[in-house]
Amino acid sequence: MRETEGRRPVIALAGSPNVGKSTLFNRLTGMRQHTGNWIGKTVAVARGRCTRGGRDWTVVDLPGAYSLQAKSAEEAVARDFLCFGGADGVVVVCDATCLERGLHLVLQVLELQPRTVVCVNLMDEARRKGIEVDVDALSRKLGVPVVGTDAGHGKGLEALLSAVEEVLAKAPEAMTPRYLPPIEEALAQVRAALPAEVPVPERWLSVRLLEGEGPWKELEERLGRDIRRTDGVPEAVAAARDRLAEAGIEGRLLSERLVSCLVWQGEELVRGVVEQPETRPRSGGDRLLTSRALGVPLMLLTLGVVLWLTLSGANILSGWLTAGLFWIEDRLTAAFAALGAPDWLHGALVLGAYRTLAWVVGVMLPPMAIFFPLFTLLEDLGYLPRVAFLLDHAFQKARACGKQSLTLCMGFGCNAAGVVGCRIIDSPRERLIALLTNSFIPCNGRLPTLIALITMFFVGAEGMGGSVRAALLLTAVILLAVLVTFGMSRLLSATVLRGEPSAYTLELPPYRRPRVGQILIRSVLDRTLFVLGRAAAVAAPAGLILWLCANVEVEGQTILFWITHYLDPLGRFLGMDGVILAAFLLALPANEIMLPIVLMAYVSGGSLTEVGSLSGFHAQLAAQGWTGLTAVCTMLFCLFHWPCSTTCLTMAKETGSAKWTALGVVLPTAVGVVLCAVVAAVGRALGLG
Ligand SMILES: Nc1nc2c(ncn2[C@@H]2O[C@H](COP(=O)(O)OP(=O)(O)OP(=O)(O)O)[C@@H](O)[C@H]2O)c(=O)[nH]1
Ligand SMILES: [Mg+2]
Repeated sequence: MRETEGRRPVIALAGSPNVGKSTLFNRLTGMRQHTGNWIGKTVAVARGRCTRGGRDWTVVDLPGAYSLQAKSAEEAVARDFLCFGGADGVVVVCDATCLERGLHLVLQVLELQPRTVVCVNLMDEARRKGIEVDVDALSRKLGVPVVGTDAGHGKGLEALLSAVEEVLAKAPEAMTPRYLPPIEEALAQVRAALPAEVPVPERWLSVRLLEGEGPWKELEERLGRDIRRTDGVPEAVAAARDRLAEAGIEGRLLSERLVSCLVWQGEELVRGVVEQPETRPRSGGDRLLTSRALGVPLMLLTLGVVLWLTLSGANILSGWLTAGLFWIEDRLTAAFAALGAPDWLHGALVLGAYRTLAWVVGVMLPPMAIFFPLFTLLEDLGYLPRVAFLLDHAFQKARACGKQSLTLCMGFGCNAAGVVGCRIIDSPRERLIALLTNSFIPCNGRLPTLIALITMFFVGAEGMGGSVRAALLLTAVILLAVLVTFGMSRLLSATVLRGEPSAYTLELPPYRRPRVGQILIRSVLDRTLFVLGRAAAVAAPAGLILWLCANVEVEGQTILFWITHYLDPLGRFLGMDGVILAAFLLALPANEIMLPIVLMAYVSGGSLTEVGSLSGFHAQLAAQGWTGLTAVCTMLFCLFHWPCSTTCLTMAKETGSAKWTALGVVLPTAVGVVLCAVVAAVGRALGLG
């Protein structure tokens, strides 16, 4: 095997959706691909390096695919990689609780790649359901290694890797398949016409040859695109097809027979391999959870409880953190004074950079660190597709795709992730609608701002009553965001993105026991590290720049004065002020630094009192003329304004169009401007401002 020398072997992970491919991938590579209990999380090819037990392989995580006859965009990505990606070996991951479903793909992959290992994952779940899988019997039937694993808990991985090692050592020539002579002849003919450097697997070619026109067009296009040489290929294909016809082998008929044969084989294969209890009790829980009468109130209740837990937990955590961080600030100030450091240095480093950082960590981080794991728990349990099911009707009414509710849910974590997730929607029109409206959902970076404002301005009483009230308010705010998403989706499909909603199937995966410990540790750590990293990279420099703006004078006034001076009329028109608007602009790289910037701007401009706690901050804001109306408008604008820079870049990458990206920026901004202007005008008329 000269050509793979000096190159790491490439192992592809294929399999039906939601069987644990990404979980396995993360285990093998130590990476953090998105996992969760719903169908269609992985939408693109991800690569990682596996160095377990002295091996050095490139592992590729593929989107889920039921078969190689791709029906959706992600399935096509997986199929293309399996056919042309040049993998040295393939691991086909199956779900032990419904093995026969996965075997269809196994049989197809075996047609392409003899160096295949079958990984029967979710063995723990199968055992819990009383299902026994005899992996050795299956291995004997298939003629390739079959290994049982529990990727969720990292069990069986060593055996899996050894099996992969074993098949990699096999020479592929030893496994060349035999066909009917006419097919072999036709195959040779096409092979001869193809450029030698094109890696077209023999078996795939034979199967395709037996199929209709479509797949061939695809191959030709591919050849034209990748190496720009198609001369002779169409002729060879035509001649080969003629030869087959002469021999009485009709393409379409044979390929249908092939498929039904594969299905039959799948059923046949599990006989004697899988043993399951006679009757599997179906839970009636799903009928309740997805019924409109009970499902919707339950969904709202779940949302409310998650938000309540976030709020009350964050309160406590934030209290401890801010106390500690501002204690450190006092010590820093004392140290600067003791060293005789000039005022400007203390101002820039301590009051500028350090304080902004402390704010992000002390006030913004706790809600994220609580909301995110809770959300991930629900996701791992399998609740997200149930939400999608409940919201489906509303999205259909908005003439959008019901799968948009899944990307909407992703938006709660991060809008950029939600935008990428839109790839699960097949119709380009509906995908664009989902993509353009994703930033209406407050992400993890904006949720803490909303929480802080609600806590400061609308929840007087401390304790249980207060946090329940805050949770209700926050739930209402989020419902507003969802309603606006519906409204805007409808508007888009009535104007620039006109069309009928497409039909699709939404699969409800089984409930799975979430891996609580792991989720908590990983998502808290990942989140904390991510936010800390971002705070250091963005918040501290922003704080520093802000401090400079507030202290460097131009024409007798500080730069900050000029900026806010120019923005002030617009800010006031929108129910806010110049400082708040400037903060929204400066927080473009990361939404979580919006409030800290407001604080910095006010503090550096005037006298400073106690700001280490939310009540201190409230007093500070009130002293700057903030009223309840200001808070409402700021919250509205926080919900609806331009997406953060990461989301904008992601939109540009996903749409490949400056026009659509611009619309994705303008749309939420326009909504925010209109809502704020109206609320501010009404509020002022009512004498609330
Ligand atoms: N109990 C149990 N759960 C598992 C196991 N492997 C994965 N899971 C869970 O199954 C769900 C799906 O796992 P993923 O790794 O996201 O599945 P995937 O195959 O990559 O899914 P797609 O990318 O959507 O095709 C997640 O909630 C995992 O936590 C396992 O061996 N046992
Ligand atoms: Mg995946």
